[in-house]
Amino acid sequence: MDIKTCSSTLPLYERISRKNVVKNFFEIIIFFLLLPLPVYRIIFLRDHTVDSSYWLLAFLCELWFTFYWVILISTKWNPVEYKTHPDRLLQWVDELPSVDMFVTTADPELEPPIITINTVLSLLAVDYPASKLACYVSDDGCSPIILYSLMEASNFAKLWVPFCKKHNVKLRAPFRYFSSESLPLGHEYSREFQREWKAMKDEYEQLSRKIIGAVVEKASLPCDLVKDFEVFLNIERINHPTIIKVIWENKRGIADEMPHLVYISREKRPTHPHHYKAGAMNVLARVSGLMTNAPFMLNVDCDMFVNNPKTVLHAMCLLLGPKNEKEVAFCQCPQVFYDGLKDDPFGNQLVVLFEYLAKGVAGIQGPFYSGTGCFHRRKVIYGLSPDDIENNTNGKLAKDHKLLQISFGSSKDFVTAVADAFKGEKTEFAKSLENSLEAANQVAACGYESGTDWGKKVGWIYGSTTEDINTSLIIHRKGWRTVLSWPDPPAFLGCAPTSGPTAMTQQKRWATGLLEILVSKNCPIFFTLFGKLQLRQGLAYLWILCWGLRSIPELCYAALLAYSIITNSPFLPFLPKSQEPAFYIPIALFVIYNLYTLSEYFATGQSIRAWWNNQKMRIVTSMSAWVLGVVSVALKILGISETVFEVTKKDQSTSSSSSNDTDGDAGRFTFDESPIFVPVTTLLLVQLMALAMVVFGMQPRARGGHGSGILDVLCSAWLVLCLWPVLKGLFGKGKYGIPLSTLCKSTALALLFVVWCRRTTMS
Ligand SMILES: O=c1ccn([C@@H]2O[C@H](COP(=O)(O)OP(=O)(O)O[C@H]3O[C@H](CO)[C@@H](O)[C@H](O)[C@H]3O)[C@@H](O)[C@H]2O)c(=O)[nH]1
Ligand SMILES: [Mn+2]
Repeated sequence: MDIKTCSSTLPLYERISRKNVVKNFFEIIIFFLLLPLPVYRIIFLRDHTVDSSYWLLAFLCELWFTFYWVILISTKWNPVEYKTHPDRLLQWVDELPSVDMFVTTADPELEPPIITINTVLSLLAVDYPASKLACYVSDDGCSPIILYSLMEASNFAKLWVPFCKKHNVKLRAPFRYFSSESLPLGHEYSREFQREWKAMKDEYEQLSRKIIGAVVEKASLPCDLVKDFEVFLNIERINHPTIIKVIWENKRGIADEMPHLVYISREKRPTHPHHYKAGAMNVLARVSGLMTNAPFMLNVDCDMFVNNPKTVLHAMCLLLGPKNEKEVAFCQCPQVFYDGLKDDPFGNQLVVLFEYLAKGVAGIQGPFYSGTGCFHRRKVIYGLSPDDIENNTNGKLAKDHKLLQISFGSSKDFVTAVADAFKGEKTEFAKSLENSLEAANQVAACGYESGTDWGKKVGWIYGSTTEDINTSLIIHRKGWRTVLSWPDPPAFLGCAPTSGPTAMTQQKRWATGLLEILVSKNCPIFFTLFGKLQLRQGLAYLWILCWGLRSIPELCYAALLAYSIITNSPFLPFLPKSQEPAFYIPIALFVIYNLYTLSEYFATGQSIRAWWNNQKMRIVTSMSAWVLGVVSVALKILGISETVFEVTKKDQSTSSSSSNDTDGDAGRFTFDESPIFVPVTTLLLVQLMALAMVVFGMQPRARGGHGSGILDVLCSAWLVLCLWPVLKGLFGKGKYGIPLSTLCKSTALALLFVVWCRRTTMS
């Protein structure tokens, strides 16, 4: 602290442009190869006699592909990175700000408590003064096992936190740290350290045995804890009162101790919508407001442990640079996954997405909030805009508690805390966290939000199963900038789905949620026109919001391809080279596009296999999960059914000796009975039937001299290649095979399609 004066001019971070002119050049080339498709089709349509309605559809699809490419390259055009200098932080500020850390969990079966506990332990042990931290765990599953596990973990943490800080442990999630039997070789370890390490490992194994045991035996929790668990008796997961427990309180406010740890299970009643994760986040914001009211809030999913002990410090560099105070709303860390299967067989490690898209938007108005690994400014979440701060509206608002109550609900204590957050002042708290329990119970009640702005203008925004992008959009609309924190090693690590159905459920939720936003009043187009969302940022949002919607033109295009082969009419508007030199355009497009995407995989250190797996999964996902996502939004619009947030199963091996993954088929795609697999299976069968007709010479005679050409057959063959995981599923057994019911439905649909095509040629 004494060096404060001498070097306070050194910046806390640098913003580095990663613009790549060669890449941009190829992006433009691809654009100019895409454009001829729709243009040519129009010309061709005028000159030749072809079925016009089907050509119009193809034209619209191609126009869409070109447009989607334009918004993609606009998003990726000038990527930006930040380099942070946490060592300079204390030269900038006298005192680090407090951070409230939120963990959400929702289902002890899909989200094993041991995973949640490891995330909590890693948060408790971060390199940051413990007196400035508080960890709140929201349990939407209302599970006594989570509470029990947290209590046990808190005892363990009293040893773990000092151990990590004393020995400067790099990995503070114990299941990762102790994942090997012995200390890593190649280091000199002191006797004392070796002894402590061993003792710590034993402690952790005991803890993990207790937790896993509790999961297995469910009912039989140790009897000395009965008192704490009475509240869980005779309740249902969706029908229970609020349960809040202060598990540990850092009473003496000592920086080296362990941060506060609080368990929250908000009230749920079947009569009240609970809004899934967004609802949970809003309760966390309110309860923490009453207990610690930190100006910053970190939120992570239960599986996202802290992987870099300096994560909070890195984020603070980006949030605290004085000139930024007014501008930066939140600091997002990329989602990175641990123990990923080799070569990304499910195409869900999102490496390329984060590398190019997240850094790309970081170069515009700032990255999107992606639901986890994000440091929020509390007053931004409470709805303030940069203008409010400029005009001191927040100061004025803070004086009018009556007005605040209209937005934030009736709790007087909470409104006082909101006023403090608006003014940027520290709240005076009673001696003990326990004193705020009554008010906390009030704000965690399911009726608290009715008639307020929660979920509409304040807090996490409701109405979409991807509450993250929805909330992000509302923040950017106000003109806030955001920043991307990408320390090395990565700030957080989480689990990616490792089975076909789980991966598809997640993708379906994303497709659903993103489309829900697109068709809502939060559509970015309005925000660009009437709000402060920058044009290119708006286009970037448009890109992500069409996540699942793009399956529709893709499905149409693939169906048209099959149609053209089955009816023997031209698909691509280019004829073999004797007649049209433009024949080479689609070939060039195919080659250059694939080389372009391949280069992105190489540049991020991935293999050619990973690239190929991602290409395949991109098509499989589109034709299954995304189509279903679009269907569920359509059903919502028609008022037939509501969309639901289906929790992703976290099935990583987490025991400290994880060696059970000798399953050679770990990366093989798996199936279940879900209707998700119907469209993709149908599409595959249709393509196979079309190709069979070519092979066996069963195509009808071409009309007007133009039949389907070699390019069309190649396209179809390529598509079948991309659907390889599904093709294997046709012949697989057990979970590796497509269930018979799906197969029957798909065959029926495919035959129907072929018959329909043949009928149109005959008439
Ligand atoms: O009713 C619910 C449902 C979910 N969750 C929690 O939300 C988090 C994310 O759920 P998960 O099933 O793991 O979703 P993912 O597909 O992994 O999540 C990604 O996508 C979500 C939006 O769809 C974001 O909220 C997440 O942060 C982002 O990681 C988990 O901690 C859950 O416990 C709740 O608290 N309450
Ligand atoms: Mn997740």
